[in-house]
Amino acid sequence: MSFSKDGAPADPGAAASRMAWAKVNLTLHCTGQRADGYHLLDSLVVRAGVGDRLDVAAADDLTLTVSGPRAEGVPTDARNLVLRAAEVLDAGAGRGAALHLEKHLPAAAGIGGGSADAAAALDLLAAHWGVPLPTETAQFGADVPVCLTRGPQRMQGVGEILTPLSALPPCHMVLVNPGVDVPTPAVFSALSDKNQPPMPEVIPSFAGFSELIDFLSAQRNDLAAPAIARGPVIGGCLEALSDAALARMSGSGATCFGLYATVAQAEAAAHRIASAAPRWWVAAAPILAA
Ligand SMILES: C[C@](O)(CO)[C@H](O)COP(=O)(O)OP(=O)(O)OC[C@H]1O[C@@H](n2ccc(N)nc2=O)[C@H](O)[C@@H]1O
Ligand SMILES: Nc1ncnc2c1ncn2[C@@H]1O[C@H](COP(=O)(O)OP(=O)(O)OP(=O)(O)O)[C@@H](O)[C@H]1O
Repeated sequence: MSFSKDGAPADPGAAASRMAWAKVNLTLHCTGQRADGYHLLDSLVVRAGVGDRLDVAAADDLTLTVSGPRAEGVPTDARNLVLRAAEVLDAGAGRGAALHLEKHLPAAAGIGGGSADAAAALDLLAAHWGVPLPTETAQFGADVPVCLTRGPQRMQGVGEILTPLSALPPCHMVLVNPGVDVPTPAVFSALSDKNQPPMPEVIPSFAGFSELIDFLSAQRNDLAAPAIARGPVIGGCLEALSDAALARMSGSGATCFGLYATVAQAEAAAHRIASAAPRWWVAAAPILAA
């Protein structure tokens, strides 16, 4: 019998859902490189209120179906990070589940679309099957540990060292993806200086939006230059976000974000950009608190 998180027996026939919120690197400092080639990072990571949705229902076999506006090109076989996570969690016990993934995030886009889905699958299936979450989740991908959290985090190591931060002041984001492919491995390998300064030792609490912007403006995304060299249209995304208090690329790209003080400003910017570039993916969303 499977048990829900609170220990009460879950109704095995009940469906359940998890949101796979976008992962956005407000900063991304590359401070070194391990012998295995993975890069050491120092990153302020938040989750944005736009994401995929993963549903599960009881079934004898483990299956995955995919729908939604960003389903095209997303695999439904063992290549999908959801099924990869499910197989590892099942550990050969042969448990079944009917999984349905509703894709809203562009994949391989610097906002953890696949990684957030894998994290959602681990959380959802651990509850559905009544098994513990793995203690070591970086095996699923460098972004999966942070995608298992919700509030702002300082992410270090190769992605496995996480320090929760105090809540950020209200802040609204516009995410823009121009549809160019900048593969994460290629962007990292194109990074010329891999030993750049970290963020300040102490990340302060921010009294308000302008203090947050002042701090973030003094930080960096070290992967922006190699990503823009590979996909110059990313520069166009940043230009389109030039009315934001801060505009920057997330992760290894190509998605860029703009930070706005109010919902109205963010929604107006999103509407303007989507009208000017109808083939780009554009979303306005709040930064999620813990
Ligand atoms: C750029 C970030 O998204 C920032 O959050 C992550 O560091 C990348 O996370 P991810 O896409 O889940 O990365 P993975 O799928 O684990 O690794 C893809 C490839 O990116 C490179 N990689 C990834 C993470 C890292 N800290 N250093 C790296 O050099 C490696 O070549 C790796 O083979
Ligand atoms: N659940 C999924 N959603 C989207 N793409 C997936 C998924 N599972 C596997 N893939 C495949 O893996 C690729 C995305 O893997 P990747 O780890 O780069 O995802 P990501 O976390 O969205 O990327 P990024 O780290 O740049 O945000 C896609 O090109 C797709 O073919």
